[in-house]
Amino acid sequence: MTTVLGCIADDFTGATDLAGLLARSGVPVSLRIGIPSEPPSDPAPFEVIALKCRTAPVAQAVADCRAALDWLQSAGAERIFWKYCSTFDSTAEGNIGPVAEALMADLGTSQTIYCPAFPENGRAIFMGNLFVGRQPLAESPMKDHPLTPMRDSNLMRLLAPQVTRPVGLVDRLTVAQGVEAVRAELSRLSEAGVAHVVMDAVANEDLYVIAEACRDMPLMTGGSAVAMPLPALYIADGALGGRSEAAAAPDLPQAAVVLSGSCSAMTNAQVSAYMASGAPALQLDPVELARTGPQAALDWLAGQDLERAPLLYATADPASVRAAQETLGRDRAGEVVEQALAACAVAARDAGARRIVVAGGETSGAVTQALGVTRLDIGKEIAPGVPWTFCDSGGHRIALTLKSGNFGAETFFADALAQL
Ligand SMILES: Nc1ncnc2c1ncn2[C@@H]1O[C@H](COP(=O)(O)OP(=O)(O)OP(=O)(O)O)[C@@H](O)[C@H]1O
Ligand SMILES: O=C(O)[C@@H](O)C(=O)CO
Repeated sequence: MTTVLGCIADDFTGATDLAGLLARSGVPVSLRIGIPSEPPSDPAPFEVIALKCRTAPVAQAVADCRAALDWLQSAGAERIFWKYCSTFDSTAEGNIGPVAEALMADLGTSQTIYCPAFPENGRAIFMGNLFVGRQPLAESPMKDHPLTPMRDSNLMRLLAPQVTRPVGLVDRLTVAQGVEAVRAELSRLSEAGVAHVVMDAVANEDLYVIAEACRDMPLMTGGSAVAMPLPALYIADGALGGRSEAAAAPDLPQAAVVLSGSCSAMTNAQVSAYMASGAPALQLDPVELARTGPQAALDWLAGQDLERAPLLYATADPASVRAAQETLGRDRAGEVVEQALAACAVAARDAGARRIVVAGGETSGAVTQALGVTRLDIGKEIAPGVPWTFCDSGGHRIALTLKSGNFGAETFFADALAQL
């Protein structure tokens, strides 16, 4: 089998989000954690490589994505999808634009699209402005993100300083006219030298139009939702054959742990709801962790009944996050939390936990790496963009769900555990 679409995701929750949405159409999707050390032997039609490069220095993010591209091309992929966050999370320098430009150069293409819209999760783009629910991005809780605070809502303005070539827009009025109008506008922009085109989309119907118009581009970029229609389009084109079922959930013991390093407004609500349901919980304080390390958390965990799915969380409100960052610096605060939650994941697994719920993309990266996971099978979605996944870790089969900070209902943690 050869790979029809090769995908590169800038974080781990984003990768499972994308894999889950592609798998909705019943096509086999393979998710690799990091760039596999071996050349592809039996590549799936949809290969997703999860990287941890959203907040990496630009040069490193570019190098990692180029290496992922090489692997995907050796799996046969002629079309590439660059997946970033539906809230366009990036630092002032990048990495969304620089990676896109590097991939365009390697693929020999002069134009790509940017469409982070995810209507099922309330992300819509109108006249180039990104909305989270009813709020412009810069007025949404994303303005307080610990690593990538988003203080502008306009995607063209956010993208322009990240790239060297002109940025343009295909607006909703054009998208509403359908596939041919979008193609015509893209080619008009191309003739005008516009390399980077933001695409308005407010509903799934818009994404179907955009995906159909752009499905043969060597590079598409966006959130997961604009990729969702691609499998059906490739099947219709004859580029792809059969369908399959989502990976069946293995029969796993009840023992579980919930690890939360996301500080999004939704994760804060999910942590509160889970504690209110009576679950045992321990809050981790980054300043304390930096002073004494994770031993106190590991000791607490060792005393817990894993059948009750205890929660360890550093999730905190924006004022507490700011206070920790002022004391430790942004990166150090993030790092001590990620390391502690990763150590807890390994300890929980070694103590018998076979269902692990993780909240937060960076956190998921740290946890997954510590668990030594290299490949995930995609199971059923718990909430839009959040599937259960199944993998091997430390000689055991385990279930892992990697929840994007902003996704899932307030009852997500209990919902996830109830589903297996
Ligand atoms: N109390 C805290 N103070 C400072 N930083 C924290 C605190 N709790 C967690 N962090 C750090 O904040 C970052 C949260 O990022 P993460 O990607 O895990 O969540 P998210 O951005 O909400 O999720 P996603 O990327 O899926 O949207 C992590 O680096 C985490 O270690
Ligand atoms: O697109 C999203 O919002 C998520 O998949 C994500 O990238 C979270 O880190």
